[in-house]
Amino acid sequence: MDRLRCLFGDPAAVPHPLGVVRYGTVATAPSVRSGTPTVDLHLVRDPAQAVTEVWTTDRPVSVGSRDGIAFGHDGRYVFCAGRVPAAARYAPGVRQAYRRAFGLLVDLGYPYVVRMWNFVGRINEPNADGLEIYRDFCRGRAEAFDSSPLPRDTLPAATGVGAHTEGVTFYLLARRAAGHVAVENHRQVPAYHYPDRYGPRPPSFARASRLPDGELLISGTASILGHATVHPGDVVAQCRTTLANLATLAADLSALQAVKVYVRHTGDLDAVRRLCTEVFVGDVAYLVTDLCRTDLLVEMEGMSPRVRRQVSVPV
Ligand SMILES: C=C(O[C@@H]1C=C(C(=O)O)C=C[C@H]1O)C(=O)O
Repeated sequence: MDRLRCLFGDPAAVPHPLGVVRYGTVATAPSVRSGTPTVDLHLVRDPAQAVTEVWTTDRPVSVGSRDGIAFGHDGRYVFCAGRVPAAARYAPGVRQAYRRAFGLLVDLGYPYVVRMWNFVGRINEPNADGLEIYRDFCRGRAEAFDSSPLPRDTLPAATGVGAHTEGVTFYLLARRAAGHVAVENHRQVPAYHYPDRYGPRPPSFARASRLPDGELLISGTASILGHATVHPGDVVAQCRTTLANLATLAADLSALQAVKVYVRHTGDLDAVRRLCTEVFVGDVAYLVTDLCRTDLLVEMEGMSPRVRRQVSVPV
């Protein structure tokens, strides 16, 4: 079995972890720890809610670090994690860090990026020029893709949310072989076509990546229809729209794995949990953090397993 898997739990129980992300009450720079690329993200207010995410394909992993980027690779997939320190303006640092990561992917021979996560401190606050830090981040990321050394221009699925520490921390998954497909959602304008009222450069991501093995890696998804936020101020309605958006991508929401739900306000956690429990069956991580638009209250992501082809048997 060498499919990409994600689980929430103890990395020591996984024979060959590719990368480990600890969502807790502290942040650390990415590094190789106990033989595994590891990063700590500060996205949890209550230590009881801490979650450790482990990526693996069950194949032996080689690890290393270069230019502040920690990586693990197993012949099919690479996991990389990097960090951009706190700055007055983020575009230059993000552009440079992404370019370094892309250069590393080329050198290691894993040029097909399928999924990226970005955690942006002070995401809704202005930078030194008054530009919202998320928009500043998007500019740097778009510039990195403009001059990307990667072989084709399909954008990865992604997440871009806040964190309780300054600076930007990111991690990604990339493949050695071609064959994944970027998927869009007909209910939503592709993010890379958002109009410029949302910032000088649109967000560079696809709504999902379909892996050649059949799994679907779904981007952070929120209460957006077309390009507009719907139901500002109403977390329950935002949850329902978000679930409907997810349902257009994944055939069966109850089968989603590695579900993460990002909630802006601690006070909304109970209501969000109640709705999510009706839908999701597997483990769900609830993280409290700001989101990429000030009017978004909740966001969800997950991985849809391979759907077995239906075979109809004549009776
Ligand atoms: C919620 C949205 O965007 C968020 C921001 C992303 C990014 O900038 O990488 C990716 C997915 C979401 O976390 C959206 O635009 O629909």
